[in-house]
Amino acid sequence: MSESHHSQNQRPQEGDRRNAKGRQRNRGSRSSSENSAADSRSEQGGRSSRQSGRQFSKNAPSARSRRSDPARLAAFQVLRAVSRDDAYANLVLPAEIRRAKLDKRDAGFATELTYGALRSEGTYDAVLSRCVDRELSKLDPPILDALRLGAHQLLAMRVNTHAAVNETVALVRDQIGAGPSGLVNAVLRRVAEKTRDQWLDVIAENSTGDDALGLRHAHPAWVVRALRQSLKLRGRAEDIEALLESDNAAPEVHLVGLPGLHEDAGPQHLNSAVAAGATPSELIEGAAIFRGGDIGRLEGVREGQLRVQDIGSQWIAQALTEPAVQPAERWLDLCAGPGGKAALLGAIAAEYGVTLTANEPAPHRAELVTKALAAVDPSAWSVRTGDGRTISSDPEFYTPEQPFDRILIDAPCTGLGALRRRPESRWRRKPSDLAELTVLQEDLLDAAVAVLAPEGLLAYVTCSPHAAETIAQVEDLLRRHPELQLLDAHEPMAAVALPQGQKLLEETRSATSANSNPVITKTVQLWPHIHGTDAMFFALLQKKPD
Ligand SMILES: C[S@@+](CC[C@H](N)C(=O)[O-])C[C@H]1O[C@@H](n2cnc3c(N)ncnc32)[C@H](O)[C@@H]1O
Repeated sequence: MSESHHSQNQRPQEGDRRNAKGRQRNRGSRSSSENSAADSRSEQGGRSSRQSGRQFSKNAPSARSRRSDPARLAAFQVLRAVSRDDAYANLVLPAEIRRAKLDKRDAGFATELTYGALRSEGTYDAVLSRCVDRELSKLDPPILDALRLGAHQLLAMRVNTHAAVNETVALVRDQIGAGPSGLVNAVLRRVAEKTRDQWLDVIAENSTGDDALGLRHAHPAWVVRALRQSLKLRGRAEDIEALLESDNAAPEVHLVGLPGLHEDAGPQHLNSAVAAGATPSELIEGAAIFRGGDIGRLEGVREGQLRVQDIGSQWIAQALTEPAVQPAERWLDLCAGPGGKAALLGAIAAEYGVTLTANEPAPHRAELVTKALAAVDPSAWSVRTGDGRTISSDPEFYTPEQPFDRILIDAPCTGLGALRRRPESRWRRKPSDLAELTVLQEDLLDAAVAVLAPEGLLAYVTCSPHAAETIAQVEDLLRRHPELQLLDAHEPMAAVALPQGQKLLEETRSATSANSNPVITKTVQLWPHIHGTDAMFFALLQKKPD
């Protein structure tokens, strides 16, 4: 899945034209700093336009100012990039915040507005469709995006109704034009007639089961069904609402201090981060949770010794080094971009004096892998830019005399386990994506088995708990390759875990103990609502001796 084409610099022409107009219309806008000052006044007890709506008359949109509030404008730009260019909000938003020079408070407001509006898109569309006199698909996309932003302010943020409506109308006048502002004003006033709970009752009125849960918790029904099935297979069907809720919570920032670097820089920077307010992970060593905002100000982030990485990913990467690493081992990370796990594995490889090959087909992502590994001793790693399915026929990286001893397949997948971090992805993914992805996963598994040494270890990992990408994939693999045996992945995970990590692992393992399927009992499934990590799946296999 490529991310680079979503960058700010490469937006299509339509956006550039509209942005250019937007800039023209923006002349005379209140500056960010003026706006921020107004908002900080309000946070300190005063009433700013963001909350009170006092600057604009209630019923006369035509008489209102055309000025956009910079934080709302940043959120609007991100929603436009997402719906127009298929952009990723988590990549575009920081650039918009920088461009608009938002202060910390405004950045927080823009982030909550953007993530909330995107996450709940399906739910808000169901509400809006009851307030608009035509099908939503007949609205101009920028108008629909503005309505979603207004709906989120009205139904989920503590923004005063007048401010939510009037500021959204001002944004529409500024960015789209005077014409649609009347429609937006009328629709948002209808939205404001009910609370969120009242609207949830209305939209879920004729729905039952997973459809109703999906509307209430802002997930497409097919995703709810898939998550429920995965939970059920793991003896946790009753957890479904807790899981959906945790998908909607703001994600925490997890840090990793790369081990084995010169002067122990990674762990030392992690200690400084803890001194600066980060909380050490209770699950594994070497990880911390940071809730303090801008990680750029932490020591070691710029130099790459301290990084952001989900604790679930770190945990699995550490577990790959169990059982004990032997001298001269060769490791392969077959799907390495953008390099999160490769960096950690490379750092550990350097500590043990073994080597890592990191493979990634997308050239820009392969560059990110190289960058991610830059802090690590270069004699410990190499990067191959190529399709993982062809590695066995690339003599530069593989010969039958020198197979790989440990292989990680962190497979391209639906990402249904990382919905917290990618607010738009649940609405973008389609059940039909599975067909293509599962075939690719199967091919990558076969390619890895071909280059795996006898007694070598193969880790199959996804950031999705979907049964078709996880359990079914491993069952099929074992049928195709009798030379593989399934190991209990809980053991290496427990070996690198702290007591709390071991306890949670044991709880999730024992929930499956009644199941007779070893692929269920021996594989690990992490969950956001239990472990606080992405819902990573981890299967560990070993090739039998020749
Ligand atoms: C889930 S991501 C890997 C994340 C990475 N391990 C990390 O921790 O940063 C899956 C990666 O597989 C790559 N990919 C897609 N098709 C592939 C193929 N045919 N061979 C190898 N990798 C592939 C994608 O480009 C993507 O970078």
